[in-house]
Amino acid sequence: MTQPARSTLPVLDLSRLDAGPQERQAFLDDLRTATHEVGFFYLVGHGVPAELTAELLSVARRFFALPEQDKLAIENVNSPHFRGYTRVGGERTQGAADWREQIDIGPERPAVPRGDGVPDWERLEGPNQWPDALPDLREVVGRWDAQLTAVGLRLLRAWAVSLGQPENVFDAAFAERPSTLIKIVRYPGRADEESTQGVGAHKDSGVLTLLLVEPGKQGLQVRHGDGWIDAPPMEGAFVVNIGELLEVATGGYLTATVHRVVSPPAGTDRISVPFFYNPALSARVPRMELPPELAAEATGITADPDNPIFDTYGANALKSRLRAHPDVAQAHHADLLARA
Ligand SMILES: O=C(O)CCC(=O)C(=O)O
Ligand SMILES: [Fe+2]
Repeated sequence: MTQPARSTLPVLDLSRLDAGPQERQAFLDDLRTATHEVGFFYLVGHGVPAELTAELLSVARRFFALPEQDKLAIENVNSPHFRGYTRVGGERTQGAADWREQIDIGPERPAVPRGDGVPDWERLEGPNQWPDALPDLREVVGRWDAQLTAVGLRLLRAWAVSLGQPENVFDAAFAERPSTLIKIVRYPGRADEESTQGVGAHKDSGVLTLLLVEPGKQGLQVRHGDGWIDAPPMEGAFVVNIGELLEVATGGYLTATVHRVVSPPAGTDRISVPFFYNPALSARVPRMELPPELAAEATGITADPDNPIFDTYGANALKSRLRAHPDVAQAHHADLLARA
């Protein structure tokens, strides 16, 4: 069914989940509808303290203000696990350079030795690189991770119920060893005559993304129908979207929506912190048996031969990391590139 075009993202209030049976049901219905029709929404009422958000944005600003040598000391080409700092232009989407610098942070775990029978995606496990010059970063990110993991799990349980599934259907894949990726990103400003690709148009490859954007900073655009919806930050809200694996799990009923970031104007910049909440690398995303009335509206998955979607999360994640960071791929995973 064609929906009327909208010009803004829907707003959902997570606190309604705990506001009695009627409010709870209304939230679940709104969640399902928003993720079916748009695939993106603002989330308020999530309970993450505003002070922590401010601390995170402050430590992010301090990180990017470090002398270049301190940032390059933790460059991601040092890490087979795709962790650490990427300089401006060092990451690619659809083959073109993204105009952003960032630090990638994943679960702090030991590296897994390579060997026969060890899946390639285990190469993504390993330690982070933290800047010696800014010890606060690790501490604040640790608290952020704990808070957002809790929000992510609540949302996944809500989706499960809203789709007629047992509430805990995602728990086994997520609760024990999630493969969360936190990116702290800075988009430098650019003059109009240059390319405007902050990050190129893409779908997120995992399950769920909770995005924090610095107040007042435009640039995020979300595909809707034939056009783009501007998604400026809303005070106290996360921008939430789902990734390809949740689309696959629901046979296309929930939508992983294309989005991009347009570079900010010259002389300004923009910081954002996407939190990609993903299951254990070995997790297979379940194919849900949807209730008939929902299944009737599931559009199915359009197979893209250039972008195969694997149903094991780790395979999907490794694919997108190798593409996004060709220099890390060359330095540490040339054997995989030769095989591809
Ligand atoms: O920085 C943003 O606002 C969005 C970034 C994004 O879409 C991504 O890193 O996948
Ligand atoms: Fe994204």
